[in-house]
Amino acid sequence: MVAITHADIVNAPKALLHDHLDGGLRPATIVELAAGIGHDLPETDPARLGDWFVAAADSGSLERYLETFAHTVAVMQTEEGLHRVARECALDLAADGVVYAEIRYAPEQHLERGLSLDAVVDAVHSGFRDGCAEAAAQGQRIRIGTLLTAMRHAARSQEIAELAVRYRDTGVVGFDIAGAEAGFPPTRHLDAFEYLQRENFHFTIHAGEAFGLPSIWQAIQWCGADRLGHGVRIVDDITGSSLGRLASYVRDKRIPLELCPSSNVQTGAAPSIAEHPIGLLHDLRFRVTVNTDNRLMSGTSMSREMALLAEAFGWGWSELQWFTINAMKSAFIPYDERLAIINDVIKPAYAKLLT
Ligand SMILES: O=c1[nH]cnc2c1ncn2[C@H]1C[C@H](O)[C@@H](CO)O1
Ligand SMILES: [Zn+2]
Repeated sequence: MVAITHADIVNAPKALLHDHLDGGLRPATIVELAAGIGHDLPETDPARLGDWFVAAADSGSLERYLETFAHTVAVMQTEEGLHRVARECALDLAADGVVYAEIRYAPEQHLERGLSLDAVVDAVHSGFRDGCAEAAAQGQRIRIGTLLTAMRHAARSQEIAELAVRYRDTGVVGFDIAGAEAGFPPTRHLDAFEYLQRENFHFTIHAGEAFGLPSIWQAIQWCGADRLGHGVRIVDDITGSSLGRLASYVRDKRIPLELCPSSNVQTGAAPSIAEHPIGLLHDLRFRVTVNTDNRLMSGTSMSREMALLAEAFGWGWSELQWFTINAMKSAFIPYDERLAIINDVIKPAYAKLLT
């Protein structure tokens, strides 16, 4: 088999379900926006700042990894800053061959300079609209939906869930909780999840990243999560090829795992890409998807994650297509729209690559 290259992967359509808006800024944009508002950065040369983020996030701990977001969130406190970051996010993903993306961020973290929650969401949506239109004009079509995240250590999840539902027809496709996992179980936000279920809305929960099975169990069985953000620690319930009850449930119900290989290596959730549980979870036919989490902090892209996995596990186009279709099947947009992207965009492109 001819090894597939990074450039080939860029040209193949990809779907991305787990990517944080405040974890994907261009370093040059951070430098410019920070200068405009007088925010001090650890480095002011864009290349060195990019390296600083990767090194600082490479800490072996989710808590220390999360500290780096202070510098990205700081420059996303105005409509201009949010619009620019969202527009560039759309352009960067489209240039990387991503055809469908769900991008998440926590509106409550963008109120420091007086914006309202609605103004934050409006600015982000307008940035995505402009970025997607520019990409389409260059022949790179991408569809983007947003997920509104509530921070799990805070107490605004009900308010953010209501915000998400209010914007469900204008760009928000789901809800999420994120932040430090240990000590902040999903059930703290049960009211918000029960509200979302009554509204027939969709949500994913960061679970099974820095904390293990109890977090995954709560996310699914108490809170009713449609998908698991990471969920990688489900392997703690697998011995060889024998599945415990929770792992069986996750596989039987086809609950999507939003796996983020490079991020997991940085936070210590996996020892290396080659030893990442995605190999086992793929072999056992869990509903596995591949994601970037934070492109800036991991110095990565969707194509790079796919290329790292292809190299480490000897995977080719058939596995890459499987991950891509898994992601599209698990997306929060309506079924007919998912099917159209699978049948009209993904399958024809991979059919050519597979011949
Ligand atoms: O992988 C993650 N786990 C938990 N929280 C995360 C992760 N990546 C980013 N976050 C946090 C930091 C961001 O400020 C927030 C909203 O995107 O979500
Ligand atoms: Zn995440």
